[in-house]
Amino acid sequence: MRVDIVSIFPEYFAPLDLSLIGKARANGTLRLAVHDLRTWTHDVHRTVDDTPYGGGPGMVMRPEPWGEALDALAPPEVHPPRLLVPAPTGARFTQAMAHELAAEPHLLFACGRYEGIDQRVLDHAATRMPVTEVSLGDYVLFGGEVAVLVIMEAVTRLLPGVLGNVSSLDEESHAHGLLEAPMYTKPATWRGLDVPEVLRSGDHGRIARWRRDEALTRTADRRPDMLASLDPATLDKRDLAA
Ligand SMILES: CN1CCC[C@H](Cn2ccc3ccc(-c4n[nH]c(N)c4C#N)cc32)C1
Repeated sequence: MRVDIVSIFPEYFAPLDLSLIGKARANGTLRLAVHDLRTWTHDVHRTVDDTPYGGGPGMVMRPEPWGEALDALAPPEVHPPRLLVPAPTGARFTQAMAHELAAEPHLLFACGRYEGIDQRVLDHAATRMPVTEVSLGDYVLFGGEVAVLVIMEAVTRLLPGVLGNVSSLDEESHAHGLLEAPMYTKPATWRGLDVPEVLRSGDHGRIARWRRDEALTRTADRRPDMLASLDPATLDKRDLAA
């Protein structure tokens, strides 16, 4: 997978050199390039923003530098990337979207700052590539960089070979529409608290049942919205009895 990120704060993405994402870059699974939007400015002050038409607080990111950046990173003669634009107005980023993005050959992230990017940048880009505005959730950040870090982690871990233990993808929260069961490791007793006996029983059928029951209970307690949208076909009669 190829990923290009455009930002006025390229140093924000230093963490993408670390850990499993860093390894994915080193072995070629992920080809990531971070670009400074100011590369595509031509004035002495390298200006990327201006006052909003119609008035209002703050500044808006000028279209010209973005237009030149997207032209350079998504030239018309090459198969277009999927353009992702983090914004509070975007579609909620979910694990399902992470899987969708992990299947894309080329992602191009546009990180806005100030009050956002001139709308014409997205409208013009949409004439020649798929454009998705995406939001992490219902709160307001300073800009898109943090969202790109989150999306990059969620997507990269789904790429083949990145996670050593692929089976962990099957059981993790949101994989089957449920939160995962609590996890324990040694020692069996810690500060007077015991690991649930079933997990030390060696009875894999009981363990699987216990974990499923815990996942259902947790999801019902903490995320009833997830339970409401669960595909009934994924529930068996023992789940309904839980
Ligand atoms: C007061 N104004 C309101 C509009 C947005 C301004 C800050 N900003 C500029 C670019 C930009 C990109 C993403 C986000 C953002 N916020 N919350 C999320 N879940 C996001 C995501 N993805 C925020 C952003 C602040």
